[in-house]
Amino acid sequence: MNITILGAGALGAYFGARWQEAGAHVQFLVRPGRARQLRTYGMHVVSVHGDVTIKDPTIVEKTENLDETDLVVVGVKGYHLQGALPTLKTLVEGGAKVLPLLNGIEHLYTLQKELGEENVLGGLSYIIATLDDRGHVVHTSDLHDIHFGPLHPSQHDVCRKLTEVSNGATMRTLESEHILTDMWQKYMFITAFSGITTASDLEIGKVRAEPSTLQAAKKVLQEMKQLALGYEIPLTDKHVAAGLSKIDTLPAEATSSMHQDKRKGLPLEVDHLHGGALRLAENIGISLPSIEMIHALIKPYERGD
Ligand SMILES: NC(=O)C1=CN([C@@H]2O[C@H](COP(=O)(O)OP(=O)(O)OC[C@H]3O[C@@H](n4cnc5c(N)ncnc54)[C@H](OP(=O)(O)O)[C@@H]3O)[C@@H](O)[C@H]2O)C=CC1
Ligand SMILES: CC(C)(CO)C(=O)C(=O)O
Repeated sequence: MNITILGAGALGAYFGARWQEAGAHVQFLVRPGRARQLRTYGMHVVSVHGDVTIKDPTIVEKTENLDETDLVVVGVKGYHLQGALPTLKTLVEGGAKVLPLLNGIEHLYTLQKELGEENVLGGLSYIIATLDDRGHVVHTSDLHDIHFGPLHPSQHDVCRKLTEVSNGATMRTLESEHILTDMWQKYMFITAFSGITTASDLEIGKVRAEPSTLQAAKKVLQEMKQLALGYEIPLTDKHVAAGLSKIDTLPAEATSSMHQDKRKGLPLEVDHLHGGALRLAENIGISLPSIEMIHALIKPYERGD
């Protein structure tokens, strides 16, 4: 299977390296800065599941230099999605399907509108990975999961191929027949988890220790359920309870990637996650007061230092 990784950052480089290790033909489509970094320091993953170095990674800077692509895996941040659309359009015109792994949901509707519903699969990832100062992936938890699935009948074949190549790779994959609901469930969780840890500047253990702060996280989960229902996505109180149980059981020192980005002074995906929820709510005439408050508290840090 020919896979192109668009956005070879922490998440994209991790999974791209794992697929290549398992024998897939992987091309990393990158911008000049990341290309220089990869050529200087190499593509290396340090992981609790075993390190891997890709000896001669295929680094491509121009779409016209890519070999044929079956699947483009999108691993850019939400705030870079617009900039990636022209490249994605070209790849789709060449016959590729697109698997976005971003956190959030608004990108899915954007991609479907811009690229055609038949071309965009559903996907999400659970992983804790970051890049070090040489651009090597540092993967620090047991999680390295991708859930993906068809959102159009024409996508079953590419899903089957992805399952085949992933079965031999060092990662966990789940092909889901209800991927849209799964994406919303993760969206519900990440909006609460990233929102509460970033807005309070606290790791999850300290959030749990203060009942009123924990209650705010619960309200975000409930508002996300209300939003999902407004879009006919069947999230229930069980999903809210599952989100709370995750918040209850994460190690005390655990925090979200958004909170880590804030600590490092990096740009934040707050417009994509919380802002996206507010826009979706406005479209259907509902209000989400807790999410609005969390959004307002994080927004000043959006651009980083
Ligand atoms: N990291 C994690 O543990 C997890 C991340 N996620 C989600 O995955 C997504 C990606 O996160 P993460 O990997 O951490 O982000 P990173 O910032 O590490 O990587 C994003 C990469 O996208 C590249 N990029 C941006 N625009 C383009 C473009 N037009 N063409 C090519 N490359 C481009 C950036 O390159 P450049 O250097 O040129 O800016 C960067 O290397 C986010 O939505 C995040 O929420 C989900 C679960 C966990
Ligand atoms: C919750 C987690 C770590 C799982 O992938 C995540 O997506 C994030 O913090 O951005």
